[in-house]
Amino acid sequence: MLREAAEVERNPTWLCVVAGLLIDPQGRWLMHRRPWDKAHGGLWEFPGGKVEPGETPEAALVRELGEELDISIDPRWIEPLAFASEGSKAGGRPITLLLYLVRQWEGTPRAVEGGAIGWNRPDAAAKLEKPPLDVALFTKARALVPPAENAAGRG
Ligand SMILES: Nc1nc2c([nH]c(=O)n2[C@@H]2O[C@H](COP(=O)(O)OP(=O)(O)OP(=O)(O)O)[C@@H](O)[C@H]2O)c(=O)[nH]1
Repeated sequence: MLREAAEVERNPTWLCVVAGLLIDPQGRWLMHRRPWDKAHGGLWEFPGGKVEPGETPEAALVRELGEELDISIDPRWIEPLAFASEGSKAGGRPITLLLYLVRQWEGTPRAVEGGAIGWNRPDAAAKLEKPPLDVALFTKARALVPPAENAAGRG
């Protein structure tokens, strides 16, 4: 049993990715366009990235949003919202994507790793081309965001 656990730790069977949903005071959602030279290049995703070994998902999200958007986040400002999972693909580990609602941040988000960012009302953000995993997740997020923070709640 112990040997099996150690083997899984050395050779994980799935990849944990964390991402954040940032909503501005106008009820617009931030989406990040992946750099063209990366997997899913040019597609619009929730900003985030892979959880590193030894890191908690929350710490990974704070780190990734700092690296990708140049913003600071206190872990108390994030809250789990939804997740999505894809089955195994040939040649790669399946991904489970954990999406957090980011209630607050310090700094002005900007794309610092060669991608781009866009602030859109959810109706417009829904039309952006996304990685397959994000399509259902986006719909789920729209249903789960508390009305006071959603565009509809802000008029
Ligand atoms: N950040 C993010 N990644 C997503 C989303 N949806 C989705 O399928 N992915 C996939 O999850 C993986 C995340 O990798 P990443 O490249 O963003 O992570 P990272 O910053 O740690 O990357 P690196 O170490 O390769 O530079 C990619 O294969 C990406 O295409 C999403 O909404 N946000």
